[in-house]
Amino acid sequence: MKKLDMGFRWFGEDDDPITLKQIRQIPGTTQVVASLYDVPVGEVWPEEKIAHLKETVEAAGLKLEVIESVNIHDDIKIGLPTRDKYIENYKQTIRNLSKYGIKVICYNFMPVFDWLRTNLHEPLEDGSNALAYDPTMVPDDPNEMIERIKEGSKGFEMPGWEPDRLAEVKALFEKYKSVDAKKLTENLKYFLDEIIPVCEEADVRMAMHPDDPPFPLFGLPRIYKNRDDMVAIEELNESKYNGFTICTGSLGENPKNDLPAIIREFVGKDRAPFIHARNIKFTNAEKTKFHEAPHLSDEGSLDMYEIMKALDDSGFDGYIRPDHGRNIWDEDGRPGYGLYDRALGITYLNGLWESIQKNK
Ligand SMILES: O=C(O)C(=O)C[C@H](O)[C@H](O)CO
Ligand SMILES: [Fe+2]
Repeated sequence: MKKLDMGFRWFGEDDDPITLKQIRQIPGTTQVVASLYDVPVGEVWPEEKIAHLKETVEAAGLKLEVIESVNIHDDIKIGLPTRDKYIENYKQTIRNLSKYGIKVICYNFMPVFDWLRTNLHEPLEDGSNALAYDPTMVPDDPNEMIERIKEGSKGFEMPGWEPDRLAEVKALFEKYKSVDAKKLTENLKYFLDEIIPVCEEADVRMAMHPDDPPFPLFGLPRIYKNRDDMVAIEELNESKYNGFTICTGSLGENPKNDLPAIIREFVGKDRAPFIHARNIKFTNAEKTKFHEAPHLSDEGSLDMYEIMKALDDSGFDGYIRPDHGRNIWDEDGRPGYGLYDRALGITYLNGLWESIQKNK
């Protein structure tokens, strides 16, 4: 039976209360999806730090082949002349990662903010709590958004909300004033055309993560929101090393996105080496409000069976991880990244996969 190469995102021995031993004990888990959080965005990742991370993960009996993320410096997204030095650094980071067996880099091209929620601890009726989004709760002032995430993060550094990135958010908004979706796409093309030859040589596939949520916020452009955006991005550089992370939660937050069809199209042509499988639940008739849900289809708005079936139908042989989970059983972990609900997610996804494999 073809098994999934199932990952679990981990924030490192200094910053994650979850241990590699716990991850190792989640049945059917083979990969740790990790990053370096002490290298400023834009700098080269030193080999010794990569080596230490790899050794630490492998000593726990797990593999490290996917990095999430090597964040993109805003100067690259904005298209400033300084982008060239950061792109050269990115190339060296790719080469260094390749030496330690990294096969996929998940990244995103969202301006200023990464994923965005209006509540990190939305109480659910089962007594757990989860990340939630309510468009009416998005403050006009982005600084208020940052304060809210900081307050809700319980001292954990939230991925994509690194303090060094957000320290100068006012100045960043100024710089992005001239960047519309067309310019951001041009800057993505410039970046891809520069790094893809290095990716091909190093055999490291780029896997762009969707915008989360998949629509513009604070007047900032977002360019990976749906299937048409994916076609446009694919056309920027035809190499298969210009690939996608298909995140079912992020894309699923737009009810118009047909996830099984997107999976069949892009996994089918080997352009999606990485999958984030998670479920969300819309909480209003207009489907503009949602919270993160258990992975189980019945508990959310997405059909996880159809998603996993589409992966199998498309010959998926890439990497997959459960994505945001709830905080359950009184766990008070990093919002969205608790141990228990993501472990339950892995077991469920592997269960779906096994039944699909054995009933072909
Ligand atoms: O928002 C999500 O679904 C994520 O998985 C966040 C990603 O880690 C991040 O955007 C990748 O760079
Ligand atoms: Fe995701």
